[in-house]
Amino acid sequence: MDDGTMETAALRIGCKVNLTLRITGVRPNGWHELDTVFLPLAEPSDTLRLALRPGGGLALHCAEPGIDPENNTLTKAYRLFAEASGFRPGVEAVLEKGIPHGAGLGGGSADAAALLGWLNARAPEPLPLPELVGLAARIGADVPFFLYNVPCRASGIGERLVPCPEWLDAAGVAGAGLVLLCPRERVSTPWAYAAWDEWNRPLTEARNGAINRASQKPLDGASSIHWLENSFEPPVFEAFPRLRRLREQLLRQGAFAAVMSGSGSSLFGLFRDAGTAFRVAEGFREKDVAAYSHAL
Ligand SMILES: C[C@](O)(CO)[C@H](O)COP(=O)(O)OP(=O)(O)OC[C@H]1O[C@@H](n2ccc(N)nc2=O)[C@H](O)[C@@H]1O
Ligand SMILES: Nc1ncnc2c1ncn2[C@@H]1O[C@H](COP(=O)(O)OP(=O)(O)OP(=O)(O)O)[C@@H](O)[C@H]1O
Repeated sequence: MDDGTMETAALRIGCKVNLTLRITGVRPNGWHELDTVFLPLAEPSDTLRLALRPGGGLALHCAEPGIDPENNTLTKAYRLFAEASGFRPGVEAVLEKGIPHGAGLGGGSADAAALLGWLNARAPEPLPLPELVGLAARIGADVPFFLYNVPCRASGIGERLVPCPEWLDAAGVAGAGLVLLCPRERVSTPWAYAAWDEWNRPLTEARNGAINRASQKPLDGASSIHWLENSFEPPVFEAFPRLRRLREQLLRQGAFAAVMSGSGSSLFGLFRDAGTAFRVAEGFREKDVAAYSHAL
């Protein structure tokens, strides 16, 4: 802009669910290997208002309790990007949270990826995607996914991503409806991984607790070893029994599959179509649970 006004933007930042999540191993440093399918969802969402200003550095305003405006995923994203690219614009930012944290929805990660993308689009010498993905992985395991923000199969600690737009068809859920439940419970990701370690269950569907009809359908034609499941359910459901009950409610209301997302606490149910999902979400009456419906 050459009229002296500085550019402003309002980014609507969606979240993710892990449609399936299997912990396949533990690295010597204690981090866990995953085989998971990420699905982006438009709601719930955060809003990040950004304005370029003279000078340099990120000035972030965020009223959300539990987020330190001086030390969070956005300040880390800005710092790492500036170190890697040398681009240090003055940025005024206001973060309005709509994605609950500790919900398994990748809220903090999505914000970081959105800022990385916005900075990269304005940098004199944008970083190539592989380098941006490397920066993202240093902010958090879920951040790389949000740089793609399309259905992806992920392995490694979540940084080895393969976009899989055909997956919904292959898994027989294209055209289905998804009901997302966000209870007030908050589950810490580090705690959930430590609980899984303690639980140390062998990875079998029969003992994963995610038995549902969809689990009879292999996720992709290539292999039938990957089922709709979440390895975190047994330890997290034991600590948060209401989450198990919510999953059972979804199945009773007609979901052909119901699974927790990420390390929890949110859960989702798959229904035969968006109209059914909308009606179930609208009719969901449970204290302290927000319900959202999506068309797949
Ligand atoms: C559970 C998932 O959300 C599934 O998508 C992710 O694996 C977690 O991603 P995230 O919330 O961004 O997690 P991070 O903030 O990167 O890591 C939090 C902590 O979780 C543990 N962690 C995380 C990812 C991973 N693959 N193995 C781990 O053991 C580590 O102790 C790490 O210090
Ligand atoms: N931009 C942010 N949004 C939300 N939380 C943030 C943010 N930056 C730092 N945090 C801190 O990170 C913690 C975890 O946030 P959040 O649960 O959203 O992480 P996530 O890994 O992105 O999502 P989840 O682990 O629930 O899938 C929060 O409790 C908060 O203290």
